Amino acid sequence: MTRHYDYLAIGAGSGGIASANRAAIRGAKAAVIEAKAVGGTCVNVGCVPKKVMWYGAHIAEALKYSADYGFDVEQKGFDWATLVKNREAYIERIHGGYKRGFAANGVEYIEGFARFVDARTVEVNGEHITADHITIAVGGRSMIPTCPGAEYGIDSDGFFALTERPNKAVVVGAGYIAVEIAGVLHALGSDAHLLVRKDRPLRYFDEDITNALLERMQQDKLNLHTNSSVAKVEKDPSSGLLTVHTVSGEVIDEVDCLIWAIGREPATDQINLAAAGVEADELGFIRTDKYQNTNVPGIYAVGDITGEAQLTPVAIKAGRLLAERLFNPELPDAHMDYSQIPTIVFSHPPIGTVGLTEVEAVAEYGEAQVKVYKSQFAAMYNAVTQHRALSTFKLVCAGPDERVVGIHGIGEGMDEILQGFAVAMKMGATKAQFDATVALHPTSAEEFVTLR
Ligand SMILES: Cc1cc2nc3c(=O)[nH]c(=O)nc-3n(C[C@H](O)[C@H](O)[C@H](O)COP(=O)(O)OP(=O)(O)OC[C@H]3O[C@@H](n4cnc5c(N)ncnc54)[C@H](O)[C@@H]3O)c2cc1C
Ligand SMILES: NC(=O)c1ccc[n+]([C@@H]2O[C@H](COP(=O)([O-])OP(=O)(O)OC[C@H]3O[C@@H](n4cnc5c(N)ncnc54)[C@H](O)[C@@H]3O)[C@@H](O)[C@H]2O)c1
Repeated sequence: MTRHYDYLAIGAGSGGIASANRAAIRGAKAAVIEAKAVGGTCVNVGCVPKKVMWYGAHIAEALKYSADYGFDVEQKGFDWATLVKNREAYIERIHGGYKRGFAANGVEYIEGFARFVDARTVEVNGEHITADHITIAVGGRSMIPTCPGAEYGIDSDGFFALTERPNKAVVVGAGYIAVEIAGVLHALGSDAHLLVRKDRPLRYFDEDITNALLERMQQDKLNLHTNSSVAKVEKDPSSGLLTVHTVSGEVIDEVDCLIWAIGREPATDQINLAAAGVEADELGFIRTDKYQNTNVPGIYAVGDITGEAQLTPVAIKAGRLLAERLFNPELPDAHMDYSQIPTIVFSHPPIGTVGLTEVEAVAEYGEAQVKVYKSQFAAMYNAVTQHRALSTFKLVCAGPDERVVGIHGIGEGMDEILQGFAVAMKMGATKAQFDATVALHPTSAEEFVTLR
């Protein structure tokens, strides 16, 4: 017997879950297939455990400030294992929530690894399952370099599996994951080293923001190694400790944790795309049109696998809009708008950004049409402490009406500040409209409506 569905998602991560739930809510007979854990990368080895660790780091920082606020606190220790245990219990509760959601919406959850048999059929655990519409939402996995000794390192999944705090950790990479993990390890007391190949991490972010991040890393004594490519890694057979050698001859020894965070690759290689006739690009990403259609009618792709902005809300929105288009007759043109996607890097302090950097705005509009407003200030939270640190907020405006085309910030609370300002930008707000908004005082957010 073959099971048949109106809608089938391969992968129960952010995109697959959101699309299957919405399809079922719109009346489709829907199912989602998952090979590992419900919730995918974000819930199990991404956003969620990362943010819990970041909150842990936040508490460590608050303890650092506590004496200046008059507290006489004796910190007797920090138990990594307790944090991990509570984090994993929380994730378990999220799993339960997803499964209850499936039951409530009528989505069937199928455990197993799916492979295409043809354009309408997948095989799972030896069973053939057919569907009118199939969405590929299989996400990605970490890349590991090919240098000698690379196998002694772990990836971000391995970081979340650590049961105790590393003493000396080397994190290699310059993107979100490297910056976030290095920051957490440093704040939680590891001797953390961040190795980037060029002059700075997050090179595609606005330079004023990365300059501020560099200053803060220096102030907080996080060991940043710039222009450092790893040449080889050696392991001491008796102690198990690693020695990391860079191309320029630098040697970092006594390392008990090496983490590769050099990017993620699509997980399309084992799902037998050829049987369905679905084309992937040379890197394995499945490029779609704006409606998430692949080259095969009835087969779609959403989320990280498409190579678009690899963020959970992007996968969710694309998945939901696809389901609306397919099963809601009132929204036949529903599709994702991939412009002006806001994003946060959970560094210390967090970075928030949406729209164009100053350099991108100048390239798009010409220098004469671009006006930049920025400020640097000590947020009140740490201004009264001995760890006085600066926040940087910046607006990039374009055209005679100074439409806000880029919002960038690094500072306490930036992770919560950006969302509302991203709405204003999406609505086409101008600098004058920002200025016409009454400030909230005393906050950091008020900087964005008082910049001169
Ligand atoms: C360390 C880390 C931190 C992150 N932090 C953030 C953050 O703070 N904010 C943010 O917005 N984004 C963050 N991301 C990115 C975010 O996790 C992804 O963009 C998001 O999970 C993508 O969703 P997806 O549905 O495309 O894929 P995934 O969530 O990766 O889900 C794909 C699922 O498909 C399953 N699968 C694969 N192949 C098969 C198969 N053949 N059969 C059945 N199942 C299969 C996988 O097991 C997986 O569960 C982070 C990522 C990482 C790695
Ligand atoms: N806060 C968030 O929203 C968040 C957090 C984590 C991840 N993510 C998403 O996950 C995606 C993947 O994150 P990521 O940090 O793995 O990838 P990334 O693509 O952001 O960064 C990878 C970095 O590694 C560098 N690199 C590549 N090869 C290298 C090598 N051999 N040696 C040293 N450095 C090398 C690259 O120059 C790049 O800067 C991101 O693009 C992001 O969309 C989002």
